[in-house]
Amino acid sequence: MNTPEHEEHTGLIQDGGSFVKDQDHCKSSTTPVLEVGRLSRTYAGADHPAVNDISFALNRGECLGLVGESGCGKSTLARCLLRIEDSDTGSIVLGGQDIARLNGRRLRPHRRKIQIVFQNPAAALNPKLKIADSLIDPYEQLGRDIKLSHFAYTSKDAYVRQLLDAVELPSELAERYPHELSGGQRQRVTIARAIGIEPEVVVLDEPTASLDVISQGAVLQLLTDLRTSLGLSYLFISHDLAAVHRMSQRIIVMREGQIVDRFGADMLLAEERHPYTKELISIF
Ligand SMILES: Nc1ncnc2c1ncn2[C@@H]1O[C@H](COP(=O)(O)OP(=O)(O)OP(=O)(O)O)[C@@H](O)[C@H]1O
Repeated sequence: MNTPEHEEHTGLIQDGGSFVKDQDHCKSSTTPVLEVGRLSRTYAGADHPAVNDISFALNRGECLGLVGESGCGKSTLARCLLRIEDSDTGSIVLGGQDIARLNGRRLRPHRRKIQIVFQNPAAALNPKLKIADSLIDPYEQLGRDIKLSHFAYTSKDAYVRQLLDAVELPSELAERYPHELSGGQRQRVTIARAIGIEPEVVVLDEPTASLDVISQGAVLQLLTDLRTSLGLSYLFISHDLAAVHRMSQRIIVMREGQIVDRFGADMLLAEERHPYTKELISIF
Protein backbone atom coordinates (compact mmCIF):
# COMPACT_ATOMS: atom_id res chain seq x y z
CA MET A 1 0.00 0.00 0.00
CA ASN A 2 1.38 3.41 -0.84
CA THR A 3 -0.54 6.00 1.09
CA PRO A 4 0.38 9.63 1.63
CA GLU A 5 1.47 8.79 5.18
CA HIS A 6 4.63 7.34 3.79
CA GLU A 7 5.85 10.80 2.85
CA GLU A 8 8.95 11.83 4.73
CA HIS A 9 8.94 15.04 6.71
CA THR A 10 11.50 17.05 8.58
CA GLY A 11 11.83 20.52 10.02
CA LEU A 12 10.14 22.66 12.61
CA ILE A 13 7.06 24.80 12.62
CA GLN A 14 8.26 28.39 12.63
CA ASP A 15 5.32 29.71 14.57
CA GLY A 16 4.48 30.76 18.07
CA GLY A 17 2.36 29.28 20.83
CA SER A 18 1.84 25.70 21.81
CA PHE A 19 2.28 24.29 18.33
CA VAL A 20 6.04 24.79 18.11
CA LYS A 21 7.96 21.50 18.07
CA ASP A 22 11.18 22.13 19.95
CA GLN A 23 13.02 19.20 18.41
CA ASP A 24 12.47 16.26 16.16
CA HIS A 25 13.00 13.77 18.97
CA CYS A 26 11.02 11.15 17.14
CA LYS A 27 12.90 8.88 14.79
CA SER A 28 10.88 6.43 12.77
CA SER A 29 11.34 4.27 9.72
CA THR A 30 9.09 4.11 6.68
CA THR A 31 8.43 0.39 7.13
CA PRO A 32 4.76 -0.02 8.00
CA VAL A 33 4.05 -2.10 11.08
CA LEU A 34 0.30 -1.58 10.71
CA GLU A 35 -1.59 -1.01 7.48
CA VAL A 36 -5.29 -0.32 7.60
CA GLY A 37 -7.08 -0.66 4.27
CA ARG A 38 -10.59 0.62 3.49
CA LEU A 39 -11.88 -0.22 6.96
CA SER A 40 -15.59 0.37 7.66
CA ARG A 41 -17.91 -0.28 10.59
CA THR A 42 -21.62 0.58 10.83
CA TYR A 43 -23.49 0.00 14.10
CA ALA A 44 -26.87 -1.73 13.86
CA GLY A 45 -29.61 0.82 13.27
CA ALA A 46 -27.20 3.69 12.50
CA ASP A 47 -27.73 5.92 9.44
CA HIS A 48 -24.01 6.37 8.77
CA PRO A 49 -20.90 4.27 9.27
CA ALA A 50 -19.00 5.13 12.47
CA VAL A 51 -15.82 4.27 10.55
CA ASN A 52 -16.10 4.88 6.83
CA ASP A 53 -13.55 3.52 4.34
CA ILE A 54 -10.46 4.42 6.35
CA SER A 55 -6.94 3.68 5.10
CA PHE A 56 -3.64 4.59 6.71
CA ALA A 57 -0.26 3.11 7.57
CA LEU A 58 1.69 3.34 10.82
CA ASN A 59 5.44 3.11 10.38
CA ARG A 60 7.73 1.24 12.73
CA GLY A 61 8.86 3.47 15.58
CA GLU A 62 6.43 6.22 14.67
CA CYS A 63 3.77 8.09 16.58
CA LEU A 64 0.81 8.81 14.30
CA GLY A 65 -1.65 11.30 15.76
CA LEU A 66 -5.39 10.92 15.18
CA VAL A 67 -7.58 13.92 15.94
CA GLY A 68 -11.25 14.67 15.45
CA GLU A 69 -14.20 15.88 17.43
CA SER A 70 -16.29 13.74 19.75
CA GLY A 71 -18.31 11.13 17.89
CA CYS A 72 -16.21 11.12 14.71
CA GLY A 73 -15.36 7.43 15.17
CA LYS A 74 -11.91 7.46 16.79
CA SER A 75 -12.69 4.96 19.53
CA THR A 76 -14.65 2.71 17.17
CA LEU A 77 -11.60 2.61 14.92
CA ALA A 78 -9.41 1.78 17.93
CA ARG A 79 -11.70 -1.05 19.03
CA CYS A 80 -11.75 -2.46 15.49
CA LEU A 81 -7.94 -2.40 15.32
CA LEU A 82 -7.72 -4.24 18.67
CA ARG A 83 -10.35 -6.68 17.40
CA ILE A 84 -12.52 -5.83 20.42
CA GLU A 85 -15.15 -5.07 17.77
CA ASP A 86 -15.47 -6.48 14.27
CA SER A 87 -15.18 -4.21 11.26
CA ASP A 88 -17.63 -4.90 8.43
CA THR A 89 -15.14 -4.59 5.59
CA GLY A 90 -11.50 -3.78 5.06
CA SER A 91 -8.12 -5.04 6.21
CA ILE A 92 -5.91 -4.64 9.29
CA VAL A 93 -2.44 -5.82 8.34
CA LEU A 94 -0.33 -6.15 11.48
CA GLY A 95 3.23 -7.37 11.07
CA GLY A 96 2.40 -8.63 7.56
CA GLN A 97 -0.76 -10.58 8.52
CA ASP A 98 -4.31 -9.39 7.88
CA ILE A 99 -6.02 -9.91 11.25
CA ALA A 100 -9.36 -8.30 10.35
CA ARG A 101 -11.19 -11.62 9.89
CA LEU A 102 -9.13 -13.91 12.13
CA ASN A 103 -10.84 -15.35 15.18
CA GLY A 104 -10.18 -17.65 18.12
CA ARG A 105 -6.96 -19.62 17.98
CA ARG A 106 -5.88 -18.00 14.71
CA LEU A 107 -6.21 -14.50 16.16
CA ARG A 108 -4.63 -15.29 19.53
CA PRO A 109 -0.92 -15.11 18.52
CA HIS A 110 -1.54 -11.69 17.00
CA ARG A 111 -3.33 -10.15 19.98
CA ARG A 112 -0.08 -9.49 21.80
CA LYS A 113 1.19 -7.36 18.91
CA ILE A 114 -1.34 -4.58 19.43
CA GLN A 115 -2.25 -3.22 22.85
CA ILE A 116 -4.27 -0.25 24.04
CA VAL A 117 -4.11 2.36 26.79
CA PHE A 118 -7.58 3.71 27.54
CA GLN A 119 -8.62 7.13 28.73
CA ASN A 120 -9.79 6.05 32.16
CA PRO A 121 -7.22 4.00 34.09
CA ALA A 122 -9.66 3.44 36.99
CA ALA A 123 -11.97 1.52 34.65
CA ALA A 124 -9.09 -0.27 32.91
CA LEU A 125 -7.71 -1.87 36.08
CA ASN A 126 -9.53 -4.58 38.00
CA PRO A 127 -10.20 -3.02 41.44
CA LYS A 128 -9.96 -6.43 43.11
CA LEU A 129 -6.46 -7.17 41.83
CA LYS A 130 -3.24 -5.93 43.36
CA ILE A 131 -1.09 -3.94 40.93
CA ALA A 132 1.36 -6.85 40.65
CA ASP A 133 -1.44 -9.18 39.55
CA SER A 134 -2.76 -6.67 37.03
CA LEU A 135 0.71 -6.33 35.57
CA ILE A 136 1.31 -10.04 35.31
CA ASP A 137 -2.08 -10.80 33.75
CA PRO A 138 -1.28 -9.91 30.08
CA TYR A 139 1.92 -11.97 30.27
CA GLU A 140 0.03 -14.96 31.61
CA GLN A 141 -2.73 -14.58 29.01
CA LEU A 142 -0.67 -13.76 25.92
CA GLY A 143 3.03 -13.59 26.64
CA ARG A 144 4.11 -17.02 27.87
CA ASP A 145 4.98 -18.28 24.40
CA ILE A 146 7.09 -15.32 23.36
CA LYS A 147 10.68 -14.41 23.95
CA LEU A 148 10.83 -10.95 25.48
CA SER A 149 13.74 -8.80 24.40
CA HIS A 150 13.48 -5.74 26.65
CA PHE A 151 12.00 -7.27 29.78
CA ALA A 152 13.05 -10.59 31.27
CA TYR A 153 10.63 -12.95 32.97
CA THR A 154 12.73 -14.71 35.58
CA SER A 155 10.09 -14.51 38.30
CA LYS A 156 6.79 -12.73 38.79
CA ASP A 157 8.35 -10.28 41.27
CA ALA A 158 11.32 -9.48 39.06
CA TYR A 159 9.09 -8.95 36.01
CA VAL A 160 6.70 -6.67 37.92
CA ARG A 161 9.63 -4.67 39.31
CA GLN A 162 11.00 -4.13 35.79
CA LEU A 163 7.63 -2.94 34.52
CA LEU A 164 7.14 -0.53 37.42
CA ASP A 165 10.65 0.75 36.90
CA ALA A 166 10.01 1.26 33.17
CA VAL A 167 7.12 3.58 33.98
CA GLU A 168 9.05 5.28 36.79
CA LEU A 169 6.98 3.92 39.67
CA PRO A 170 8.42 2.56 42.93
CA SER A 171 8.29 -1.20 43.37
CA GLU A 172 6.33 -0.83 46.66
CA LEU A 173 3.23 -0.08 44.58
CA ALA A 174 3.12 -3.71 43.46
CA GLU A 175 1.27 -4.74 46.61
CA ARG A 176 -1.32 -1.97 46.49
CA TYR A 177 -4.78 -1.96 44.95
CA PRO A 178 -5.74 0.53 42.19
CA HIS A 179 -7.74 2.77 44.58
CA GLU A 180 -4.55 3.25 46.63
CA LEU A 181 -2.81 4.99 43.69
CA SER A 182 -3.19 8.48 42.22
CA GLY A 183 -4.74 8.88 38.77
CA GLY A 184 -1.33 9.51 37.23
CA GLN A 185 0.13 6.42 38.92
CA ARG A 186 -2.81 4.32 37.74
CA GLN A 187 -2.31 5.47 34.17
CA ARG A 188 1.38 4.55 34.41
CA VAL A 189 0.30 1.07 35.52
CA THR A 190 -1.98 0.70 32.50
CA ILE A 191 0.90 1.80 30.29
CA ALA A 192 3.14 -0.80 31.95
CA ARG A 193 0.47 -3.46 31.35
CA ALA A 194 0.32 -2.50 27.66
CA ILE A 195 4.08 -2.55 27.07
CA GLY A 196 4.99 -5.53 29.27
CA ILE A 197 4.33 -8.07 26.53
CA GLU A 198 6.30 -5.95 24.06
CA PRO A 199 3.65 -5.19 21.46
CA GLU A 200 4.51 -3.79 18.04
CA VAL A 201 1.76 -1.17 18.21
CA VAL A 202 0.19 0.66 21.12
CA VAL A 203 -3.08 2.51 20.58
CA LEU A 204 -3.25 5.41 23.01
CA ASP A 205 -6.92 6.39 23.26
CA GLU A 206 -6.96 9.77 25.02
CA PRO A 207 -4.38 8.51 27.53
CA THR A 208 -4.11 11.77 29.45
CA ALA A 209 -7.70 13.01 29.30
CA SER A 210 -8.44 12.07 32.92
CA LEU A 211 -5.24 13.62 34.34
CA ASP A 212 -4.35 17.07 35.64
CA VAL A 213 -2.10 19.23 33.49
CA ILE A 214 1.14 18.40 35.32
CA SER A 215 0.50 14.65 35.22
CA GLN A 216 -0.48 14.95 31.55
CA GLY A 217 2.91 16.42 30.62
CA ALA A 218 4.79 13.80 32.63
CA VAL A 219 2.83 10.90 31.11
CA LEU A 220 3.30 12.23 27.56
CA GLN A 221 7.04 12.52 28.17
CA LEU A 222 7.13 8.98 29.57
CA LEU A 223 5.29 7.68 26.49
CA THR A 224 7.76 9.40 24.18
CA ASP A 225 10.71 7.96 26.12
CA LEU A 226 9.22 4.45 26.03
CA ARG A 227 8.57 4.68 22.31
CA THR A 228 12.22 5.41 21.73
CA SER A 229 13.70 2.96 24.23
CA LEU A 230 11.39 0.04 23.36
CA GLY A 231 11.00 0.78 19.63
CA LEU A 232 7.22 1.06 19.93
CA SER A 233 4.81 2.48 17.35
CA TYR A 234 1.86 4.55 18.56
CA LEU A 235 -1.51 5.50 17.21
CA PHE A 236 -2.15 8.46 19.48
CA ILE A 237 -5.82 9.42 19.63
CA SER A 238 -6.72 12.71 21.24
CA HIS A 239 -8.88 15.83 21.14
CA ASP A 240 -5.84 17.71 22.37
CA LEU A 241 -4.23 19.10 19.24
CA ALA A 242 -1.20 20.50 21.10
CA ALA A 243 -0.52 17.09 22.69
CA VAL A 244 -0.93 15.33 19.34
CA HIS A 245 1.42 17.79 17.73
CA ARG A 246 3.98 17.37 20.49
CA MET A 247 3.91 13.57 20.31
CA SER A 248 3.45 12.78 16.62
CA GLN A 249 5.44 12.78 13.43
CA ARG A 250 2.33 12.64 11.27
CA ILE A 251 -1.28 13.51 11.96
CA ILE A 252 -4.54 12.30 10.48
CA VAL A 253 -7.80 14.16 10.96
CA MET A 254 -11.11 12.31 11.16
CA ARG A 255 -14.55 13.73 10.59
CA GLU A 256 -17.81 11.78 10.53
CA GLY A 257 -16.01 8.47 10.19
CA GLN A 258 -13.66 9.52 7.41
CA ILE A 259 -10.11 10.79 7.17
CA VAL A 260 -10.32 14.32 5.77
CA ASP A 261 -6.71 15.46 6.17
CA ARG A 262 -3.29 13.86 6.68
CA PHE A 263 0.09 15.57 6.94
CA GLY A 264 3.48 15.68 8.62
CA ALA A 265 3.17 17.24 12.08
CA ASP A 266 5.41 20.09 10.99
CA MET A 267 2.76 21.03 8.40
CA LEU A 268 -0.07 21.50 10.92
CA LEU A 269 -0.22 25.25 10.38
CA ALA A 270 0.42 25.18 6.62
CA GLU A 271 -1.94 27.07 4.33
CA GLU A 272 -3.01 23.93 2.44
CA ARG A 273 -4.60 22.33 5.51
CA HIS A 274 -8.19 21.14 5.09
CA PRO A 275 -10.76 23.75 6.24
CA TYR A 276 -11.87 21.33 8.97
CA THR A 277 -8.31 21.05 10.32
CA LYS A 278 -8.11 24.85 10.36
CA GLU A 279 -11.40 24.92 12.26
CA LEU A 280 -9.99 22.50 14.86
CA ILE A 281 -6.86 24.66 15.20
CA SER A 282 -8.93 27.81 15.61
CA ILE A 283 -11.17 26.38 18.35
CA PHE A 284 -8.35 24.74 20.25
N1 LIG B 1 -21.57 0.50 20.88
C1 LIG B 1 -22.14 1.38 20.05
N2 LIG B 1 -23.36 1.16 19.53
C2 LIG B 1 -23.93 2.03 18.68
N3 LIG B 1 -23.36 3.18 18.27
C3 LIG B 1 -22.14 3.46 18.76
C4 LIG B 1 -21.46 2.60 19.68
N4 LIG B 1 -20.27 3.14 19.98
C5 LIG B 1 -20.19 4.30 19.30
N5 LIG B 1 -21.31 4.50 18.56
C6 LIG B 1 -21.57 5.63 17.66
O1 LIG B 1 -20.56 5.64 16.68
C7 LIG B 1 -20.15 6.98 16.40
C8 LIG B 1 -18.65 7.10 16.68
O2 LIG B 1 -18.44 6.97 18.10
P1 LIG B 1 -16.98 6.87 18.74
O3 LIG B 1 -17.15 6.60 20.19
O4 LIG B 1 -16.17 5.94 17.94
O5 LIG B 1 -16.47 8.36 18.51
P2 LIG B 1 -15.21 9.09 19.14
O6 LIG B 1 -14.64 9.95 18.07
O7 LIG B 1 -14.31 8.10 19.78
O8 LIG B 1 -15.89 9.99 20.27
P3 LIG B 1 -15.25 10.49 21.67
O9 LIG B 1 -14.08 11.35 21.31
O10 LIG B 1 -16.39 11.25 22.31
O11 LIG B 1 -14.87 9.27 22.43
C9 LIG B 1 -21.02 7.87 17.25
O12 LIG B 1 -22.10 8.31 16.46
C10 LIG B 1 -21.49 6.97 18.37
O13 LIG B 1 -22.75 7.39 18.85
